[in-house]
Amino acid sequence: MSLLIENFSAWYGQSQILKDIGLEFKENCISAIVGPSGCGKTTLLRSINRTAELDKAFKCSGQILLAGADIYAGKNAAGIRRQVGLVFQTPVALPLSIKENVLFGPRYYGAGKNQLAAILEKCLFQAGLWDEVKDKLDKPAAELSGGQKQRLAIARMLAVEPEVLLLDEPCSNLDPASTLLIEQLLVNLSAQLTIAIVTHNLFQAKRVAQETVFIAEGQVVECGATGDMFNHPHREKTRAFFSGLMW
Ligand SMILES: Nc1ncnc2c1ncn2[C@@H]1O[C@H](COP(=O)(O)OP(=O)(O)OP(=O)(O)O)[C@@H](O)[C@H]1O
Repeated sequence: MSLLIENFSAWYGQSQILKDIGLEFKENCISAIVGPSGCGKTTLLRSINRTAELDKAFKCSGQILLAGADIYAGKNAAGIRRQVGLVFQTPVALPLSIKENVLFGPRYYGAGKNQLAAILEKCLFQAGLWDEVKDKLDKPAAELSGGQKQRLAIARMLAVEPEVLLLDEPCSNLDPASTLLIEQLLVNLSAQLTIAIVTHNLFQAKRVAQETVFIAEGQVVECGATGDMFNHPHREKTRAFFSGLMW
């Protein structure tokens, strides 16, 4: 399901954070979002899954269209959060067993008891974690490593069958081996999902993303195919950012 952002602006109180954003995250594609610290990347992700509005000072204008329907048109923010999963920088494991972390969402949304075992295995398998945890499903998730917890967080998202997966610097606290596992996982998942990943690691953007968007000071400076962006950036600001000369 593709995601189209049109003339989207966002504010926290009087501060405008996002300015007239226009972007498309294509179906079955990984899009990388890069840009200097504080440029609004996280605010953009949180706007797309309607968690930004949990802060009462947040307001926005413009449109974010998921399969053609404006996600802000209806009141159903909870439904949007289910359709658009968000994985955070710091792996978050609920204070529950590995199994109950994955089944938390399906139980909440009323999955039948006879479906739970299949959901558990499928999602842990898709998240590349099944072989590592299948013999300790009832152990506390807190006992997993950081990389395993991040894959568990992805399994938890997958368990509610999202259309879009957003990831906010998901590997910034992980070692290179865990990072590569997550990257491979995202490439596999992109066959069934629309994925956008915020990363400060430009090599990561090159490795996983077909499309890259460069944001600075709340505005899209440039976006396009990742190879073109890195090899032939059109804008001076983009060149400066990629060469490390600016910010
Ligand atoms: N809840 C909030 N209330 C007020 N201002 C906020 C809030 N969240 C973020 N901001 C401000 O919005 C701006 C953009 O922050 P955001 O976290 O979106 O940037 P970012 O590009 O993700 O940064 P980083 O790369 O450092 O994570 C910053 O100036 C930040 O201080």
